[in-house]
Amino acid sequence: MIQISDLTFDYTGHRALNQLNLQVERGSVTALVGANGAGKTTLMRCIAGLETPLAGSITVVGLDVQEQPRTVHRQMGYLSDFFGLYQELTVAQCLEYAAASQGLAKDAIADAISATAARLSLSDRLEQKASSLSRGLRQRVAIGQAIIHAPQVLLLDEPASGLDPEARNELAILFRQLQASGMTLLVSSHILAELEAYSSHMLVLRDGKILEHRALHQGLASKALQLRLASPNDKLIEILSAHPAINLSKADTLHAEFDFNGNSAEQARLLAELIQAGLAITSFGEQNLQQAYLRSIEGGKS
Ligand SMILES: Nc1ncnc2c1ncn2[C@@H]1O[C@H](COP(=O)(O)OP(=O)(O)OP(=O)(O)O)[C@@H](O)[C@H]1O
Repeated sequence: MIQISDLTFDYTGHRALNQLNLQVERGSVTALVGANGAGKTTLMRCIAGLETPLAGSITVVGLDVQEQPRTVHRQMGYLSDFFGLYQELTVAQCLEYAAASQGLAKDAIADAISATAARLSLSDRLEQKASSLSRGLRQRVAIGQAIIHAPQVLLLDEPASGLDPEARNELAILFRQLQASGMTLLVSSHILAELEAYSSHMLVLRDGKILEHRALHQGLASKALQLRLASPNDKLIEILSAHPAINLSKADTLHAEFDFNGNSAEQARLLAELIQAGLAITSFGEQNLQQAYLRSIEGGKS
């Protein structure tokens, strides 16, 4: 759905993206993560055709972003990290403006507005001015503007920043619905617990390079697991290291993170074996996104 080859982008005196190669699958939701300045916004702006790379190519739905930006924009929605709404417009006018600028036919605009408003639970706000909306509602209107033309790809830069937990949860539900409708999403955020609620893939950037890009929780042959004990046990590392299906990545006497080669039934058997071996396990399961991210970052340090 998105294909990037040898992408390099320079700001004056600073290389923000360095020879990136990437393929984003159709229908996936990719969590774009990385420290401040890693290059997330720059990557999104390049995919959206808002920046001209020094080198490399980006295709979206098979179209070259540099060569056919307008055609690509018909298939793409983009929410910038610092978006603005026209304060004096009503919600309906904001959506109408976005629909018209995306080239929707005049007779299709009214239907697009009501469908988008319904999708975002904004139907009862259509006559309200943007200036009178709460941050969460403004965010919804901005997302509505980005999806009014039913794009195949949606890029969202920090969509949940500044939102309260309830509004974030509503966004997570919305993103899952958009994915279920066949949309491909690329979402950046620093709040990993929130990305975890809806992401299928994790893409870690560091200093303008891809540190890791992989599927999350999807019946992988090798799973990243973690366990925690009720109290320290000197034998933990020894027991785990001796297991043929375990590749230990991090451990002390209380906690361990490791790759396990096996399916869910084998994972259940592993847990039984470890308890049998005398380990008082209080937590056992797949690593969450935060743990996977930290592990990726630690692994990438040199
Ligand atoms: N307009 C600009 N001119 C010069 N350098 C820039 C400009 N915009 C960004 N940079 C630099 O490029 C690098 C990548 O910035 P970018 O905004 O893409 O990172 P980011 O991962 O989105 O960061 P954050 O999480 O803080 O939003 C940073 O070192 C940043 O300082």
